[in-house]
Parts: sequence; structure tokens; C-alpha cells
Amino acid sequence: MSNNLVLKIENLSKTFFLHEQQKFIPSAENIFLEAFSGKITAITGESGVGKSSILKCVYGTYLASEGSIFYYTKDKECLDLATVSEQEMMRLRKTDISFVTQFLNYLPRKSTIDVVAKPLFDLGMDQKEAREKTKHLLAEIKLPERLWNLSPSTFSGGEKQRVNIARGMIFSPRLLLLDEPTASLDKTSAERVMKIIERIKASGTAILIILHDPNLVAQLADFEVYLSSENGQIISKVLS
Ligand SMILES: Nc1ncnc2c1ncn2[C@@H]1O[C@H](COP(=O)(O)OP(=O)(O)OP(=O)(O)O)[C@@H](O)[C@H]1O
Repeated sequence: MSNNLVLKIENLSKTFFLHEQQKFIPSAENIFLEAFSGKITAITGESGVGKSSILKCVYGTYLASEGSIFYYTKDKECLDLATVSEQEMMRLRKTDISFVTQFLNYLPRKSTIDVVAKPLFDLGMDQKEAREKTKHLLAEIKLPERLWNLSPSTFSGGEKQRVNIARGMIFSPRLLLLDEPTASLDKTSAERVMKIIERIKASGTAILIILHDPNLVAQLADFEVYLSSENGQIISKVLS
């Protein structure tokens, strides 16, 4: 095993059962992939092949139907995220694993600063220090300062996306999951976000990212896992 291995997914499948229709919906099938400290693994492929489902299985939002999701802690302990307890998963979300989804629910009265600073509060950082750090990041991603004390619930799609990104990247986790982080951003904002991703990568975080744009894959990814929908078969190819 490589010293830098942080995540190893083996034979992962996810199937949904729709009770009303008594029907199985296949999602990700027979997935094998790895993520390494200080490297970016991109998941690419057609719409609907199960890319988001893979990230949700890693984060414990979905239960895997089959397979293993081995996560190696900094003490080299191996945990199978497909079977860990909810309590353990919640602990890992606070300390080790961060997820930038395309959607995030906000409490209507919570300010953007406090939404983004929450992972730092959870880690026990002094609240003033956490808010200062948050302001720097919000400035870096060019979220207008007039929005910082408002709840993100009324923000535009692109503004909300920047809040999601800031919250997911406010600390450098061991494993960062990104679901099309630049999808609803203009070119300049997307470039800023990519800079932050590069910085987090340089700090040693293992990054698993869903991307559609081949230019972004070429620019960012060290490895690419391409999912094709032919019988759920996946072809993985290693870049650089
Ligand atoms: N909670 C759910 N309940 C039922 N079916 C679901 C659920 N989540 C995902 N699916 C189904 O699983 C399949 C894969 O969805 P998923 O979002 O993982 O694909 P994706 O590759 O990320 O797609 P896209 O690129 O369009 O975002 C789809 O057919 C989707 O309808």
C-alpha cells in the first residue's frame, strides 16, 4: 500500500429501490478508485452513471449496496466507510472529510460568516479567530462583503455555490469531496476556486472531484476515473 493512500474504493455499487414503483434503479456499479494525499482524482463520465452517488456513499449520505470504501486515517488505521457507525462517520465529517455538494441547506437566520465558519467552530477554534479566517476566504472568492452578514438562503445560484465552496474548504481536510464545484460559476470565479483547490492539494489533502469539463480535468487532475454506462463497466485511465 502506498504511504499516501487515503481512500480505496473496491467494487462499490449503489442501487436504489423505489417503493411506490417496486423498482430497482441502478446507480454506480463495480467502482474501483483510489485517492492519494496531495493528489487529485477526477471522476468523469456521462450524466446519470452514478458519480454523485459515489461521493455520497463515501460521505455516508447514501449506504453502499455492495463493496468497500477503505479510508486510511492519519494513524494508518483502516476504516470501511461502507460499514462504519453513524457516530464514527459524524466524527470523521468534523475532523477528516469535507464535502462540497451542489446544494446546501441553510438556516434562514444564520449569517454567511457563521455558516462558513461552522466547521472551524466544530473543531474548537476560537470564534473570533474562526470568523477572521472565514472573512479572508470570502474575500478571496470575491463574495461581496455586503452579503457576509446575511443568510445565504436568498443568494443567487453562483453566490450560494461560492458559500458551499468556502464552507467545504475553510479547513484542509485529509479528504475533500467536490461535486462539480465550478458548475454555476463565471470564468473568473471558477479560476479563483481552482486556485484554492490547488492550495488545498498542496497542503496534502486527497481530493476526489467530479468534473465534466475536459479542460479542467487536464488542468487539475492527477488521475482520472472515467465511468461509462455500458453495463456499468468503468474504464480508469491514469493521467500524467
Ligand atoms: N436518492 C435517490 N433515489 C433514487 N434514485 C436516485 C437517488 N439518487 C440518485 N439516483 C439515481 O441514480 C442514478 C445516478 O445518479 P447520480 O446523481 O449519482 O449520477 P451522476 O453521474 O452524478 O449524474 P450527473 O452527472 O447528471 O450529476 C440516476 O439514475 C439517479 O436518478
